[in-house]
Order: sequence, then structure tokens, then C-alpha cells
Amino acid sequence: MDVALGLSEGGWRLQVQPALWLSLLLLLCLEAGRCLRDWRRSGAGSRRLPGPFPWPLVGNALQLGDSPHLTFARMARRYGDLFQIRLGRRRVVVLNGEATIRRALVQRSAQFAGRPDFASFRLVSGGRSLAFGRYSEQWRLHRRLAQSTLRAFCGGAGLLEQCVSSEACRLIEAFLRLGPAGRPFEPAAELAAAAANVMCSLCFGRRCADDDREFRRLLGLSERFGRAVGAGSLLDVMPWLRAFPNPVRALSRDFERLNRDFYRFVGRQVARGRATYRPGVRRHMSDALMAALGRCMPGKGGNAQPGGEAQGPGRLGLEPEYVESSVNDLLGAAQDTTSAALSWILFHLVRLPGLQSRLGQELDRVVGRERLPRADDRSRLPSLEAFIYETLRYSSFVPLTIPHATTAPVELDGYRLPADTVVFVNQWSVNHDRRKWAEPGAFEPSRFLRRDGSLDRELAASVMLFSAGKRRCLGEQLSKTQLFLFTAILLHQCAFRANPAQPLSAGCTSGLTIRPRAFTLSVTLRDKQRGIVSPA
Ligand code: HEM
Repeated sequence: MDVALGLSEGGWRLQVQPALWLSLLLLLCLEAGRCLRDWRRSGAGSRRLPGPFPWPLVGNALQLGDSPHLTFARMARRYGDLFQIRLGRRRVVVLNGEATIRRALVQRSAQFAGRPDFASFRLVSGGRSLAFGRYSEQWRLHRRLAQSTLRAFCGGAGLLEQCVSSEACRLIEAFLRLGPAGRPFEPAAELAAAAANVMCSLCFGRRCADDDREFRRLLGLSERFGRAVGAGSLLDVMPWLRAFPNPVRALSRDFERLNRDFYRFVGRQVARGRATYRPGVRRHMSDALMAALGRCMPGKGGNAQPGGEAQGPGRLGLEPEYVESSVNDLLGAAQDTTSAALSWILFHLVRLPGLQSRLGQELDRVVGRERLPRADDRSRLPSLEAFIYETLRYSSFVPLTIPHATTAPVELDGYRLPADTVVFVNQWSVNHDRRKWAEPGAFEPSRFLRRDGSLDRELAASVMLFSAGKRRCLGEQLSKTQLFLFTAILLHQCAFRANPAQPLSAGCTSGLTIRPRAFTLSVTLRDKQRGIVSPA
């Protein structure tokens, strides 16, 4: 063919290749010129937001690294707490530090309550996600419904306490099965199942069996979910990466599959509840949601049902399918975060055996050995609470919130941000701010204790891990009760030891939540004779 065109192979190389390279270079120069122009112009009419120079095509994506929150904290030292970057062609504003974050999320709460129009966000919870949905009147109704349902079932400690205590005891039994006679094992999968089963009990009135393979498989995928939707994921900001084989395209396909599978799993559980639903009876959160939204099978139109309970989309403005999507969101949001928290708690307990035994002694003094710890012991166990808050602060395991977006043009600290600007909120920067914490890089639970040994509640409440403003986490109170009960029961019953053959790694995984790298530990019952939990 080349010969037919009058070009030998060598001639082709000499004449065509340089032309291709020149065109590519020209394109890159044009793109770089455009970046520079945009960069200079951004914020026209007001001050330009500072930030690093964005490279053609990728913007600052290659600078983020494995831990974008650390990169942002470093950038904040150079550009200030409010700066901008570019990911692909998307402009992203990054908020750091308590004061800046509160000025945005709390003082201008409605303007910062949006979510970006990312394609991956529309795949979550059948496209009706509360956590990933855009800010609208319908979203506000959805949030109010989820909030009141959670409050009704978890407001008092009663039902929640029952579910957590029972899961904590099963967890200990599973630990003893996996590591008989103190043999080391990996606790991560059991922690994920325990956290998810608390929510399954609250949402469906039943836990999933330990040998339910589908359930276990889905829990194992939550890390991939977090990598796809976490701030810094390239999935939505460089959609062209989906056009050819590369790790981002693989992640995107995985993400579609896992959303579909998780939603189907939730759908099956809700369907069982629909089949046995009785008006006037609220066995679990799905029943309460059905009572509010109607119990028609999804896709069968309106939700007027005999029994006089169904309120119909007319009144609430939400279709019956919102039962599945609400449960999907609550279960998804709860299990990943709670199991990450429990992993960090165990990680620090085995790392610091002296602290572990002091916490055990506090439990013995306050609770005694004849019963399990209860939620109402919390105020009398300040060292345990201080340990949990320091674990939350130090690990900051949701370092960046789910990405936000502005809902309207808004001014922040003298900078004008247009509507639909993507906003990243760096919670890690608040919890490791030298202006707020002495030696933030040191693990020091006593920073939360006053001189008289009581918990400094104001300081504890200022740890930022559940975000702030209109998108603040719905499960904050539930999580704090849950983490306290799990930790208290585990410590009351067990002694945890590091595996001398596998030193703990200082590194962690990346994504929406961060976890310690896989580690093993050994467990023994503290009190074999009087232990309330016995080996299975
Ligand atoms: C230690 C455990 C938890 C942590 C650290 C945590 C943290 C967070 C964070 C950082 C967000 C994003 C907020 C934002 O984008 O500004 C969030 C959202 C959310 N969380 Fe949690 N969460 C935890 C547990 C839970 C639990 C147990 C539930 C449910 C029972 C839950 C339900 C939600 C929901 C529904 C949202 C979406 C809120 C919205 O977009 O309006 N979370 N959580």
C-alpha cells in the first residue's frame, strides 16, 4: 500500500511520523494556552482563586497521588485554605480548615448542598440516592423521611442497643472460631459483616446468615465503591478514559456491576417485607418506609393501598421505589464507615497494649464482670470515649466528604463561585490542624480528657468526620452509640494481641473511607470462667 502511494516504509516514517508528532505538540500547546488563559481568567470580575497550574487534558489529576487529602493539606499550606485545582476540564474548589469549611457548609448551607452531575452518582440506589442525589425539593423530602425513620428506630438506645450487643457477641464467637487458642487471623471480613448485620436487623428485622455467600461477596466490594465515588476519582472528571482499556475503565465497569448487584440484594430483602407487611405494624425500618410511601411493588404505579396507611406520591411526592433506594443508601453508608471505624479501633488496641489494659480496667471498675456494658454506661467511661474520639480524629477515615457542588452562584471569602462548581471538603485538614490540636500527628486519647478526668465534650464534638450543614451524615448519633457499644463489649470480653510474625503497617488503603492495611491479630477471652460469651 505504501509503495502504491509512492512511500516506502522508511519514507513513511520520515515524512508522516514527524508530521503526527508536530500536530500532537501543536494540540498540546493550544491546550496549554487554553489552560493558562482559563487559569488567569477564572474568577473574572473578582479575585482569582489561587491554585496550582493545571496541565493540558489531565489538569492536576496526576498530582493528587494515593492520598488526595494529604496533597490538599500540603497545597493549603501554599495557597491558603480555599484554593482551586482542575481535574480533566472540571474546575474543583477545595475547602480546608474548620473556619473555611463552616463558612461554606454551615453559613451558606443551601448554596453548598449540591452534588456534582457525575454519571457514576446517578447509578447509585437505582438513580434515587439520598447521599448522591442532587439538591432539590424532592431530595429534601427524601432526607426528612430517612431522618425521621432513623430517629423512630434508633432514637432511644433500646432496639439499637439490642442489635449491636447481639452482633458484638456473635462477632466474638466468630473471632474465636477463626482464631482458636489465640491463633492469629484477619478480622476485616467479620467486622464488615457485623456492621452490615446491625443495619440489616434494623432495616429488615433479620440478619444475614454467616454462610450467605452473596452477602459476603457484596460486602467485599465496598472498597471498590469508595474508590469510584471518592473525591479524586477520575471516573467522572475524565470520561474519555472509558473509551479504551485502562484501570479507570475497569473500575467504571466494576462500579456499574456492584451497584446493580447491591441494589438487587436490597430489593430481595425489601420484597420479603412487602409480602408480609401488615398495616399498623412497624417491625423494622422497611415497614416504616412502606407505611409512608406505600407498599406497591416497584414499577406498578401509585401507592394507594388498602389499610389507610399509604400516603401516596401525591402527599409525600416520592414513589414507592424510594423504599428500596432509602434502605440501599442507609445500608451502604453505614456498613462501609462502621467497619472502617472498627478496623481502626482494633488496629490501635493491638498497637497499644498498655492502653488496652487500662481501658479494660476502667470497664471492670464501672461495669463489673457480671454483665455486659450498656449504652447508659457511656458517661461513666470517659477514657473509653476519649480513645474512640482520638481514633476518629487521628485516622480521619472519611478524609474527604462525598464531593459537593454549588447550587447557585455564591461568594466565599471574597471569591465568586459559579453554580455547579465541584467542591471537595477536606475533613482531614480540620482534624490535623496545628492551629487547633497540639501535635496532631501523635495518637493521644488524653487530649479529650479534662484535668478532673471527665470527657471534654465540646472538643470531642469538634472532631470533623460526619461533615456539616445540609449534607451532614444522617447516622452520626447512631454511629457514636454503635461504636461505643461494640468497643466496650469487645474490650470487656476479650484481650487482643498483635501478631508478632506480621508487624503492623503504618500505611492505609485509599478511597472514600480509608482503612489500615490488612492486619492479623489474636483474640482470647479475658475471663474464661465468667465470660458471658463462650467459644462456639
Ligand atoms: C462512623 C461512621 C460514619 C461516618 C464517619 C460517616 C460520615 C459521613 C460523611 C462524611 C458523609 C458525607 C457528608 C457530606 O457529603 O458532606 C456521610 C453521609 C451520609 N451518611 Fe454517614 N457516616 C457514618 C455512618 C453512617 C450511618 C451508620 C448511617 C446510616 C444509618 C449513615 C448515613 C449517611 C447518609 C444517608 C449520608 C448522606 C447524607 C446526604 O447526602 O444528605 N452514615 N456520612
